[in-house]
Amino acid sequence: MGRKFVVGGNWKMNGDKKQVTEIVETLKKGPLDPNVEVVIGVPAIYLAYVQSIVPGTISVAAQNCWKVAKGAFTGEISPAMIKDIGANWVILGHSERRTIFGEKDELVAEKVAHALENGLKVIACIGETLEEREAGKTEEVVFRQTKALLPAIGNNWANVVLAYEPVWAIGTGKTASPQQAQDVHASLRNWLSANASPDVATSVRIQYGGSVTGANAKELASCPDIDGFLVGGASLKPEFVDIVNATQ
Ligand SMILES: O=C[C@H](O)COP(=O)(O)O
Repeated sequence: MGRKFVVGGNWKMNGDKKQVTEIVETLKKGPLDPNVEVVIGVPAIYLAYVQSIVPGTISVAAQNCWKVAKGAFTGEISPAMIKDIGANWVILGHSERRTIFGEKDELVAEKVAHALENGLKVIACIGETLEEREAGKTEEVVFRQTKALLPAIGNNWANVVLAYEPVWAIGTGKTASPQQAQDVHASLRNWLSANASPDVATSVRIQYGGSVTGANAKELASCPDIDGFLVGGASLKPEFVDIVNATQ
């Protein structure tokens, strides 16, 4: 079976109640390609509200969570809480979490393991910095980040989407060229075939993220190993509809 295209909108720390309502209204009008899975990554404080107003065809994701169910972890939310308000997804290991909040591969893996154990689906983010790319270390970095996830994911790959997001392309307007993105996605699939299993390599969906817009989405979507997008800035705008529909 082919890989279902999956588009995530990562709102990051943006929006207020009025704006998130408007975004949902825009998505409801769409029309959104029914063959595409759509997941919106909502700030924690609006998760329950957005979950209560989205149609069943759109899934809601938290942008982060902690690695245990409950306890003295001021400011954190758990997968159990995310599930409790009806959301089913979490974005983990985003480069902003890794760089600004110092999350290392091991912590990301612990979070992924706990989220999966508690029935959440995970968008797991990986990607190299500009310095790493220029030093020829792109593959080394994304393989290292993915390797850390292997024991955390175990045989739960059906509930994981990988998001390849080169850090130099995030919020910068510098999109990876379709060839650059395709090359990394294809290498990742080869690596997964050898290090996870050929079945995982064939079936796992790999999103591209980094300055995706309504204007560049179609060309990126035409690459054989790009199975969707994780969209930041443009997910707050009506053009997100065009991005969702990029394979039409
Ligand atoms: O999670 C989304 C990525 O960080 C991409 O953000 P961007 O589309 O604003 O470049």
